[in-house]
Amino acid sequence: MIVKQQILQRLKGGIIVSCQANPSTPLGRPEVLAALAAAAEQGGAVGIRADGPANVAAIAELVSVPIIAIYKQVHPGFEVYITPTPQAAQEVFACSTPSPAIIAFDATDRPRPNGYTWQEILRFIQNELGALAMADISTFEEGLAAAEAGVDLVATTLSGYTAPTAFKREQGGPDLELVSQLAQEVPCPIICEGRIRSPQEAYAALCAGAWAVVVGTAITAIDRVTANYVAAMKACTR
Ligand SMILES: CC(=O)N[C@H](C=O)[C@@H](O)[C@H](O)[C@H](O)COP(=O)(O)O
Repeated sequence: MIVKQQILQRLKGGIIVSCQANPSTPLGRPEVLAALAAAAEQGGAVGIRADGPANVAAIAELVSVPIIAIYKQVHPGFEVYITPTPQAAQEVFACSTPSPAIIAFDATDRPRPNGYTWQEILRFIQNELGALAMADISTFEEGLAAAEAGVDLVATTLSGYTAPTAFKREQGGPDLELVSQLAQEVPCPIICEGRIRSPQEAYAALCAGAWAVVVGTAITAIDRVTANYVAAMKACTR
């Protein structure tokens, strides 16, 4: 319990940098992602979010801030891909010494492989692994249900990435409304994750009630950030 509070306090008010990249791209190699994570830590990041055993292991070698580990896996016929089974949680937890402090998982109410429920994955993370569990959710109702089930953190990661919330992605920007609603009604820390593109938006997320923010693309995706510049500059006809 003391350890849990210590970890949560380390994250409070800070930026967690999500260091992820598709393995088919130049950044998608463990040593590259580990370098990005170390640079983020030097810049003041209070945590790193990372995907998959190889990347988490490489990052754990170079950083000392808490790692939020996930394991993205595509199971044909299922939409859930963020740590979709207890085995995925086990594998990404066991890949480094020390093990990641926090495991994040999809806590939306959608079917999972082998009939697993998110509640089973939650209990596995907390009781079998002894890690903190972060629920990636897309709606207020999912956040409330996750908090009632006893998750340690609720993150807005999937707002905009499920069919009923897809319109939020088109609106652009982080889902500050969801952050604010959850922060008022839910007793556990709320993490604003997804589509934060500037320091000003990260500040707004904290003001809306976020315990901490997660920023990925805007900091680490050099390829996509560059492409955004290129696209914007094409509009100049001079
Ligand atoms: C929806 C989904 O799969 N999100 C993933 C979760 O780990 C990552 O691809 C995102 O990069 C991360 O959530 C951070 O968000 P942004 O890159 O917008 O700052």
